[in-house]
Amino acid sequence: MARIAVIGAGKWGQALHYALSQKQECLITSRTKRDIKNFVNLQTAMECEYLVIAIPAQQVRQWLKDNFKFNNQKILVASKGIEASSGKFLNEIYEEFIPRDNLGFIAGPSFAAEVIQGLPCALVLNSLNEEIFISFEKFFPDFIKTYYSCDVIGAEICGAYKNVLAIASGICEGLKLGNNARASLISRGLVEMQRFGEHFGAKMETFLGLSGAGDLFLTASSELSRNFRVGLGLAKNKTLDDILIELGEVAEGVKTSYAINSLRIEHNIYTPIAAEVYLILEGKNPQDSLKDLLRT
Ligand SMILES: NC(=O)c1ccc[n+]([C@@H]2O[C@H](COP(=O)([O-])OP(=O)(O)OC[C@H]3O[C@@H](n4cnc5c(N)ncnc54)[C@H](O)[C@@H]3O)[C@@H](O)[C@H]2O)c1
Ligand SMILES: O=P(O)(O)OC[C@H](O)CO
Repeated sequence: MARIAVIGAGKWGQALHYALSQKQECLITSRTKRDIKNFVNLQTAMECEYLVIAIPAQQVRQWLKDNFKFNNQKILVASKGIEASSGKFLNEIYEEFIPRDNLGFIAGPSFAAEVIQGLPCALVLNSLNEEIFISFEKFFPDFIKTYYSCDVIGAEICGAYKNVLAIASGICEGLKLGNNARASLISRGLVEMQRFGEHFGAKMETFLGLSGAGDLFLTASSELSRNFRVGLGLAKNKTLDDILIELGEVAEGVKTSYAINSLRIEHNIYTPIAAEVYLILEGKNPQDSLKDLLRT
């Protein structure tokens, strides 16, 4: 009987399933049946002792309410985002259903398209309980190096915030503002997400490591990123609806922009780049945002 299962068979779920199948049998399940080796129904997957959950952040709460039965499983959360309707971080939502000692969160630069080819990659497994890291690290294949961190909130904020900054970077690229502008945007973005994280108790060193700078540099500088591609589309004045239909996959930065906008207002945090991304998603002309960012 397999001990580990991936829940969610989108791009990331499938890539993690590929990686976690290298050393042992790994099951996978999703809402719709897929033609993947070891695909099982949800009930069978849920019987595994170790679960990796890779469903979009905005669907997590409802999915847990409708499907999850706690049976002392150890869980790694693979999603990156903040719930827009409540401004809650994913660890807060999961902790409403599962004891925090059973939970871990994956962070770090990791395009599914490269993981599924077995290309080398480094990830951080974050948990308040180091035993979670120790339990899961042995499942990962040789091409993935895993690190441990107890900074769950820092990892959560890095993974979510960098998606919003990747949208900004895609806009910068789409407007053909040049390499200098993009480097400035990414480095100011890193400072901004660190300031945001500090407010919520994140450790500063997290922002300079794989989860922060690592994932931000990756996502904000490549068309492999869905969030970056959303930015490219916005710069071309495409409507958000058209961009998301064309994308056909989740771009977490869109909803997370709304969550960060509510949190920055509620907590009075200075987040100029995320604020402009939110305004552009609400219809502001990107050129006007650029002028405002250069002035403030
Ligand atoms: N793709 C990547 O490179 C990558 C890397 C790291 C983290 N992530 C994160 O992983 C999460 C999933 O991303 P993805 O790339 O797999 O997205 P995707 O768009 O490829 O797939 C999303 C999956 O979630 C499932 N899903 C959607 N709504 C659901 C619901 N209500 N209940 C259950 N399942 C539902 C879909 O069926 C699909 O299988 C996101 O938070 C993303 O930020 C993605
Ligand atoms: O394609 P994106 O923009 O969702 O980014 C994927 C991963 O989060 C990169 O680490």
